[in-house]
Amino acid sequence: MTAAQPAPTAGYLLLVEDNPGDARLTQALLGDLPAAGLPPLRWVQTAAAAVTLLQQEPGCAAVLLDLGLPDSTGLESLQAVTREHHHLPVIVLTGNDSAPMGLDAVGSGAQDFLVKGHFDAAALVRSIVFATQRKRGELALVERSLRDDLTGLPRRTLLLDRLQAACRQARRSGETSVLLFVDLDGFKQINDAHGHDAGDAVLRATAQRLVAGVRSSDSVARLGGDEFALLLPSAASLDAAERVADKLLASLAAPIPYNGELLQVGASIGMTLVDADAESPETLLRRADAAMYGAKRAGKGRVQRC
Ligand SMILES: Nc1nc2c(ncn2[C@@H]2O[C@H](COP(=O)(O)OP(=O)(O)OP(=O)(O)O)[C@@H](O)[C@H]2O)c(=O)[nH]1
Repeated sequence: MTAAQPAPTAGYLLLVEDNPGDARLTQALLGDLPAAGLPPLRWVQTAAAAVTLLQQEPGCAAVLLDLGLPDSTGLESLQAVTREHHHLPVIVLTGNDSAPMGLDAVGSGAQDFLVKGHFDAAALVRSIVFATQRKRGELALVERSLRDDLTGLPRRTLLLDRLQAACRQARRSGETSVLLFVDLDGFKQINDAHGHDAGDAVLRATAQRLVAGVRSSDSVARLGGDEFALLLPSAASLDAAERVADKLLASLAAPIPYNGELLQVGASIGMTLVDADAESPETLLRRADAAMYGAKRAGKGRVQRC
């Protein structure tokens, strides 16, 4: 291993292995290559102990997982460990030299598959390094697919996830959030009069203004076209959120410089409360959307509650 390779160095490696002899062997192999600079190894013997350790100590860099554990076997062990920790690279270690099983494990989320007794220290370190890189690549792809190319904002799917979390929080602790649905007024006219690139510039400026107008803990998403949504977690009331929405309307109405011209749009905003009675995220979005249409019908450039 050379220093140029992107080995994980922080946190710890987790070995989940019920057989003490196999565990000692893996520890010895990693101990043979201190120059690889890998983080220290932690060892547990059951899937349940692995899940507990991962919850209590979040710094895990990669998991070395034996599939035949006392409390779970086969792919169940893999699912038990990755269910709440899909960001972790996992290398399956097994005594069963079966290609279909290896393919199943990799198809179910493991990054590599090593047969016990058939690898040396260098191969193990190499597997950890490559599994880590593969996982980083996977996560980067997922992250990119959840973001809108034009504005860089999260897309609808990510917003729905965050709305779901806000609903759970409201049910658990009674803490409310507010969902805002923003639709630009007069946007089609920008495309028609100045071209699609000008429209794109307006959408990018809108995204920047929305992000600048709320706290970093709030979420801003592009739902599509000229529609955006904001989730203000822990917003105490619709009154408080309306003050935020009014400021957003003012900032969105300010002219946008583009190729020596000034472009201007407005916006209509619908709001709805996310409280303990909130139904599904989709229903909340529909309600905020309906409130936004109410604002359009009432003359545009305003905020309406649902
Ligand atoms: N430039 C650009 N235009 C887009 C994009 N996505 C959707 N559009 C256009 O956005 C426009 C949205 O239409 P409308 O919502 O009716 O536009 P509007 O003039 O704001 O209408 P009101 O909401 O009634 O004020 C359509 O002309 C779409 O073609 C995009 O990514 N870039």
